[in-house]
Amino acid sequence: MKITKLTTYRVPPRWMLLKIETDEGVVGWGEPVIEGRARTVETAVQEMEPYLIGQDPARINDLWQTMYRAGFYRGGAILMSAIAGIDQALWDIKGKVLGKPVYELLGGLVRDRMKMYSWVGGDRPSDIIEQIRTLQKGGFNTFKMNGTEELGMLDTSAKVDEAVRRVAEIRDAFGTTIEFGLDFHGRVAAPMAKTLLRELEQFRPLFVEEPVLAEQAEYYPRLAEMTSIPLAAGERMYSRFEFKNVFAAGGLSIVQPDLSHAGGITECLKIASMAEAYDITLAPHCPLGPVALAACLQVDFVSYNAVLQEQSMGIHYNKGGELLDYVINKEDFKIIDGYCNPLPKPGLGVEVDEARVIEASKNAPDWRNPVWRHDDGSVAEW
Ligand SMILES: O=C(O)[C@H](O)[C@@H](O)[C@@H](O)[C@H](O)CO
Ligand SMILES: [Mg+2]
Repeated sequence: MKITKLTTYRVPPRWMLLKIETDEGVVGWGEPVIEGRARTVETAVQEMEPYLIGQDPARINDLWQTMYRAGFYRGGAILMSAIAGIDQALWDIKGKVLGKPVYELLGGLVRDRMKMYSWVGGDRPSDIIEQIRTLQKGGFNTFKMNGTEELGMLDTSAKVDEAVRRVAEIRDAFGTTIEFGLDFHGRVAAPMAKTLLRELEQFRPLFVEEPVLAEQAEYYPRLAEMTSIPLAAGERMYSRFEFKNVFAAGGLSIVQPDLSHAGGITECLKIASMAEAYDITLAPHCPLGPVALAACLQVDFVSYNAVLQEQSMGIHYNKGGELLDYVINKEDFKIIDGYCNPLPKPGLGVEVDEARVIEASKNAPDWRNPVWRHDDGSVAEW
């Protein structure tokens, strides 16, 4: 079998799907994308084509190593997202050729169902109580929200109180009948992280995500020393070579590689098993589309340390397109009592509605995240 064609489709709300065709008619789908940089990743995918056209799609490991090493420069959000989507599509082809879901090719199920969580609250966390109540009816009992609005590198007690009050209200309303993670989203700089973690400790959030920016990872062990709140990070780290330093330095209890940013299934499997050696749990990042989620679930169902899976249904980013819009086998993505079952179909387990994708790609928006500014006019971390 030989790879004959790669086609990318940028689609609402902010995703990109990749179709890889072969000379025997088997097609694989991937989701190579960096939110807000879809066109850049699209070009990176096109620049990878010479390594792929005419090659045997079964040789995923060699194709992965070639894409990673042959261009001399390596790593980073754009190149690793391009490789990620291509890798997903190659695993999709392999599973379809062998008639098995990818998890069967990786040693079979390590669990019967996977715990999912849902975002609440939006960019500037609001209406959280109501949104939790609504999602509880849909079976969710685990949530994530932004921990703060814009926050200066050094900010006021009033801002800290605002963040704490929001969490206190959640615990007042729901007690321990629900769990929730707080995403600091890179908005909290090191000078504020300790204060916020100390003040939030009493409410026992399930985790605090990106307690400081990934480029400040050396703070993770120091912050972990002063809090019992599990610290999580990983969506802005792109290969096992980045994660290895964080594992060795310590401080993280949860790693969150993104299956569409960190080299795909081939790379994230390696990250997951490295994490397990350090007793670190896995909670793949996935505010993206259905192919990305399907790839996450394939890794979740073979990784012992996988504990939570993000999914984007209802997320505040999904304006103009929703996760299941592009899926034919919607029923396989049903979340039952907050869990997802293994995807039964061969490959990644998602039947892409190609006609819908092609139609939607005709007017794909160039999504960008907002550029926030502090009161003094300086740019704020979003
Ligand atoms: O945890 C999450 O889902 C992420 O922090 C998410 O909010 C961002 O990755 C966003 O998608 C960037 O455009
Ligand atoms: Mg996050």
